[in-house]
Order: sequence, then structure tokens, then C-alpha cells
Amino acid sequence: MESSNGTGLVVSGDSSWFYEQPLLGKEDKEAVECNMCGYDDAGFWSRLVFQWLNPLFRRGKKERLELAHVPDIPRSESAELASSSLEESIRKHKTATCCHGPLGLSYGNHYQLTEFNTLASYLGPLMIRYFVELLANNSDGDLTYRHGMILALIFFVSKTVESLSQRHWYFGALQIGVGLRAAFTLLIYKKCLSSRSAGLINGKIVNLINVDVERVGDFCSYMHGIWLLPVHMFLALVVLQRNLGKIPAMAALFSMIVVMVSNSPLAMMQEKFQTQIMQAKDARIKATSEALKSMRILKLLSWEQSFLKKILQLRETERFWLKRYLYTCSAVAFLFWTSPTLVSVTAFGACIIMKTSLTTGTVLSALATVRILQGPIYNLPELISRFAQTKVSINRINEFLREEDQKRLMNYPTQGEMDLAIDIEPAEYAWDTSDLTSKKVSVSIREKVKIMKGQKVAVCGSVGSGKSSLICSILGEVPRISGTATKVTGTKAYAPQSAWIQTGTIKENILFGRKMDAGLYDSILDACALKQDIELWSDGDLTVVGERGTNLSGGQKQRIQLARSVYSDSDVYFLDDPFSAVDAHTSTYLLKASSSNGYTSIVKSLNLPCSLTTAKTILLQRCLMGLLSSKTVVYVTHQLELLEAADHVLVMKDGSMVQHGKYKELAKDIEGELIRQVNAHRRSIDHMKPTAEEDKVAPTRLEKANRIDAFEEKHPRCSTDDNIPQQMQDEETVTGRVKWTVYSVFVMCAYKGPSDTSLPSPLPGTADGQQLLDCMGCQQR
Ligand SMILES: Nc1ncnc2c1ncn2[C@@H]1O[C@H](COP(=O)(O)OP(=O)(O)OP(=O)(O)O)[C@@H](O)[C@H]1O
Repeated sequence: MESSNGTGLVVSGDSSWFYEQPLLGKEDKEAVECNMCGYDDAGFWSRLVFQWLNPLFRRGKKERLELAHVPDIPRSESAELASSSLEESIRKHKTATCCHGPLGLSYGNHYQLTEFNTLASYLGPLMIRYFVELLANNSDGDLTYRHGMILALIFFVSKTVESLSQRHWYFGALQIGVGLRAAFTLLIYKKCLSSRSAGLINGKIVNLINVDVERVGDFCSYMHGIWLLPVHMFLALVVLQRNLGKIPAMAALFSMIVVMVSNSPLAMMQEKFQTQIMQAKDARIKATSEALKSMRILKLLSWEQSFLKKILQLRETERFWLKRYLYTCSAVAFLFWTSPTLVSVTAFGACIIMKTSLTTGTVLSALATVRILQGPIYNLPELISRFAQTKVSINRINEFLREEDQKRLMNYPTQGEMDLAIDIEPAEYAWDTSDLTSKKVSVSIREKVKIMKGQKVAVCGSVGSGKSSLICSILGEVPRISGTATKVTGTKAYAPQSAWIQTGTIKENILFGRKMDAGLYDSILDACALKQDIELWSDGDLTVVGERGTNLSGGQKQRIQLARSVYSDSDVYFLDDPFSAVDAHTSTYLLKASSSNGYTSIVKSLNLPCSLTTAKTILLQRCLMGLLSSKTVVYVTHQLELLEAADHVLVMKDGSMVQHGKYKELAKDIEGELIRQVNAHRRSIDHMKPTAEEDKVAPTRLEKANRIDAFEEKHPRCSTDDNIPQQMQDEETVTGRVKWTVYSVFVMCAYKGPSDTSLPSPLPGTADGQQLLDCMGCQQR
């Protein structure tokens, strides 16, 4: 059994899940050819020295590299494979913290690589002493020559092993990181499709993918740092003890610990400033996107200046924290670059006190050892903080992946219920379940309601009475806090009140990955009153809509979304006031069309005062009686004239379903909520109706519609839809080197002139100078 929604994402009811990404571009032939020559075909040597990348570099030398030129990911590294093994592992261990499980083999190789790298890196400092002593001895002879050659060979082999193992270690870490990122992203994506309350956690999902998954992936590059630090310290102590003796080695160890400890508060400050920066950034991005989204309204109301002021204020706050963060970074960098000097001074100081004799060989060996230790010492606080952050992220992902699935709520008809489409059970639902002690019930259903296949169910109620929430509850989007879940049999299509449009052509948005059926497509365009819009655009249904349909009117978006839902050919339809945003132009067209194709009787019988209301009613009527006549449809409507035609009416008041049944039965209860609403609706219609005198002078609605239409035909520019940009403008990209003027403008803007440019990095510069002086001093000695 299969379930789909208005977004076109199709979910199968069995254990296999599949996804449609209809708007993704197709790969070009050249790209496919180029992708053949990748990592997969590479032999041992090619992989060892990364020779398989050479064709790409050669191409990059000749022309600008495009994404299509980058070799494809090998099958063994594909997201599908990674996610299925991760899923399997999570199923076995019942937690996402076991994410290393499926990647165990790669981790095993990794440990060996890091061990090789660490051991090889200390061979150099250990051998320097012998090499210098050999050169200082100056005694010639075959033995010295042979010793020299052996030492040189050891240096060469150790450096080669160190370099290759380090490259493969980093490459492997990135591979694991990217694999984990892809696997987790796919799992979260799958979970979004099956999750019971995806609507509520949209922001959370974005954070899970953007922040948490990213963090887990990044941690792979750092994960060995924690266990490697003691190994580094042990090896360094061994080398120092051999060269300088026990006490200077202990003094060096002490100063290493001091550097690490003094690094910690700085790392904590960095973390705190980073949090503040992120909060300030969130606030600025929120305000900026709000302003950009409503730019037209801002301009119409001349609010540009006040919004600009608000955004500048937020930028100032962000800059404030960024400045502090960068100063802390400078202090950390200072500590990083001076730590070898501090450790060497302590070690050599201890040597002087202990009167240990120092030779050029021992000094150079000790300096090289301390230099290697610099990285692990510096990285420790960051490693600890990353470890903690990654643990939090994995827990968050774990929690999300363990949430209840929609799949479990899907029900299959039993033998006696073959004709049952929706079985609404008494239950309570709440949008916000964060505070369970004072939970506010959003939807309350007190009685069972059985809806049979093919029935049309109208949901009515005043504004904010919970009609949309009821639909979402039936769909399982609102968390259930008590009672039994509603069962929906068959595939579902949902058209929400606020339309969702994806960037692409109108046609792609309607088909949404399904095969083209010209007859059905045409009849859907007609039923959803989209034909006249498509005729207006020069590219017809191939017109590209902007991001989230920015160049479409609200009514057009709603009708495209409805067309998509109808095209999905589902069993049960949930339409949430699908024509709430019908525009005047469409209503004019519909009224005109209805007078010529048999809908005049409907128009007259409804006796509605306003062309918009009439148009909405006709549209809904056309959809329900036409294309969806054999389907089960639950629709929210404010057109109470249509309630009589519905097989079942659900009446909502203050979040509760207060009445349900056939219209005629409900209408008998003159004290009931339905009659109260119908009367209020009639009163508002009467209020809008012209008086008898006005009627004499006023033209009929159809005449009026025809006049408007004639005017629009004469003056096409006045049409609401005519000024839609026909094509999305392609983003302008410039290629080549960044010009020096760009750097100079940046320097001038950022630091108010070149004189200030050295400000952010004077300390590391000093440290470098110190290092240089140190080495020179050593040479002198
Ligand atoms: N996604 C949501 N998250 C949290 N609360 C929501 C959400 N959607 C609706 N609500 C709340 O549920 C209540 C009922 O809103 P709902 O949209 O269901 O009413 P409605 O009858 O459909 O209104 P309208 O006629 O304007 O469409 C409101 O108080 C609203 O704030």
C-alpha cells in the first residue's frame, strides 16, 4: 500500500521506502563519461599516491572545473549503502550511538594508519641526534659513510611513511565523515516522511541536518586526537629523556600540562562567544529574510529605513561578539605558537640547573620533539568540546530516529471494513506537547465517525475553530495525547491552506514526477481553472516559477497545488479550503465560463451576492462533482451553500467536533452550532446584497463580469497575472582570479585602511619571530 501527499513524496506502506525527486536535473553525457575514471578503477599504486586524481588536475589546468567533471562517488561509498548499513546497525543496537559499527572496518584501518603516522613522526627527532653527532665526528671511513647512508634512508622512509599515512588518514577520516553525514541525512529524510508529526518539527529537522549531522561528520577528522595525545606525550617523554635526562623531561611534561590547562579557559571563552555569534546570526538572518520576503510591502509602506535600522543593529550585535571571538582566537594562536618555546625553555632551563651537558644533536632532537607535540597540545581543549558536542548531536539524532512512525499508524482494511475510508476515533490532539502538565488540547473528538469510500465530507466552523487542525489530526500530523488514532485506508493526498510550490516549471509542479497523461492533465487544468493563467504566460505550463512560487499569486499557487493533488490519483483527499485565495481575475473568467457550460443554474440557484464567493463555490463544486466524484474527499469550506451536497458534515467549534452527520439531520437542531453558523453566513450574505433600488441601476453580476473581462482584454497590462516574469533570471557568475581591487576594497572596508591590517594577527607574528630567533640562536650555539 502506498501513501502520498501533496508534496509528491511517495511513501510505501511495506518496509521498503522510495523517494521521488522529480525536479532534479539530469546528468549530462560528458559528466557520465568523466565520472567513469574515478576511485573505483584505481589500482593499489594509484590509490597509494592519489594518482587517480591526476586526470582531474590536468583538466583543471586546462579549463574551469564544473561539478560534472568531478568523479562520481564509488558505489561502495554511496549514501544508500552507508544508510542501509547504519540503519541495520541501529536496528540491532537500538541506538544511533553505534554509528561506528557499520564503519568498523574503516576505523580498524584508521587506527593502524594513525599509529604508523605517530611512530614515524618521532623517528625523525630520535635520529637527528645521531645524524648531527655523525656529522660532527668528521672521522672519515667506510663505516661512517655506511652509517650516514643508513640514517638518511631511515629519515627518508620515516618521512615517506609519515606523509603517506597522514594523507590516507585524513582522506579516510573525510570518507568516513562524508559517509556518516550521507547516511544520517538519508535516515533523517526517511524519518521525516514517516514521522508522525513532521509539521511540528520542521525547524528541528533543519537543525538536525545542518548542525547535528554536520558535527558528527566533522568529528571523524578529530576522533583519533583524544587517544593519540597520551601516545604522543609518552613518545615525546621517551625522546626527551634519552636526550636530556629524566628531570628535564619531567619539567617539559609539566610545562606541557600548564599550556594545556591555560588553553582550556580560552577554549571555553571561544565556545561561549561562538554561541553568542550563532544566536546573533540567527536573529539577523531571520530579520533579513523576513524583510526580503516582504520587500514589496516594506516598500509600499516606506518601512525600508526602520527595517534597515533593525538589521544594522543586529549586525552590530553580531560584530560585537565576532570581535571578541577573534581576539580570543589571536590569544589561542599566540599560545599555540609560543608553546614549543615555553616547553623548550623549561626543559633546557632544567638541563642548565641540573648541569646536564647539551650538544647540538640533543638540542635539535628536543626542539623537533616539542614541535611535534605542539599540535596535539593545542587541539586538546577543542577535542574535548567537540567530543561533548558530538555526543549531544548523536543523542538528538537518536531521539528523533526513535520517534513514533506514521507507518505504524497506517491501517489496512479488514474483511468487514472494505468500504470504510476513514475511521475517526474519539481522541484528543495537541500541537504543543512540550509542557505536558499544562497541555492545551487543540482538537477534541468525542464521538466515532465512520466515513465510507467515495463520500464527500465537509468540515465547517468559524475562523480559528480548528478545521485545519482536525485535518492535520486525521493525517497524524498533530501529536495525539489521548484516545485512539484515526485510521485512513488507502493513499492520501493533502492540499494545505497555504500552498507549497517547488522551484521548477508549472508542469513539473503538477506532475511531480508522475508520468504524463495528456487527457487527465488537460481535464485537471480545466477543473482547477488554470487554463486561463497558462494561456497568459508566454511559455505556457513550461513557465518557471520562482523559489517557493514567488512569482505566482496566492490563488494560482493554491490551484497548482490542488492540480498536483488531483493528479496524484490518491484514494482519500484532504482539501483545506483550497480556493480561499481565488483572485478577481479567475472569478471573472469562471463566471463567464460557467454561463456558457451549464453552471449558470448553479450560479443562479446559489443566489450569491459576490462574484468571488460564487467563483469559489463553482470551483469546489466542479472539483467534487467532476474529477473527484468517485474519491473520498474531506474538504474544509467556508462556502456553507455546499454543505447540503455533502454526504457528511463535521462541525467544529473551539477545537472540538461539536456536531457531525448529514446536513438535513443536523439542520433539524435549530439550537445547534451548524444552524447558528448558517444563519450568521446568511446574514453576512444579505448584508452584501444590493437593495432593490441599487439592483435597478446596478448591472447583473454576469454583466459586470463580462464588462471586467472585456476591459481586461482591451488592456492586457492591467491583468493581475500578466506581469509575471516569464522566466527565472539566471544567477550571474563570474569566473577567474579574484582581482587585487577586491582585496583592497575588503581591507579598506574591514580595517579602515591598510595601516590597521596587521591588527588581528600581531601576536602570531611575534610568535613566529620568536621561533625564528630561537632557531637562529640554536644554530649559533
Ligand atoms: N501548525 C500549528 N502549530 C501550532 N498551532 C497551530 C498550528 N496550526 C493551527 N494552530 C492553532 O490551532 C488553532 C486552530 O487553528 P486552525 O488553523 O486549525 O483553525 P481553522 O478553523 O482552520 O481557521 P481558518 O478558518 O482561519 O483556516 C489556532 O489557535 C492556531 O493557533
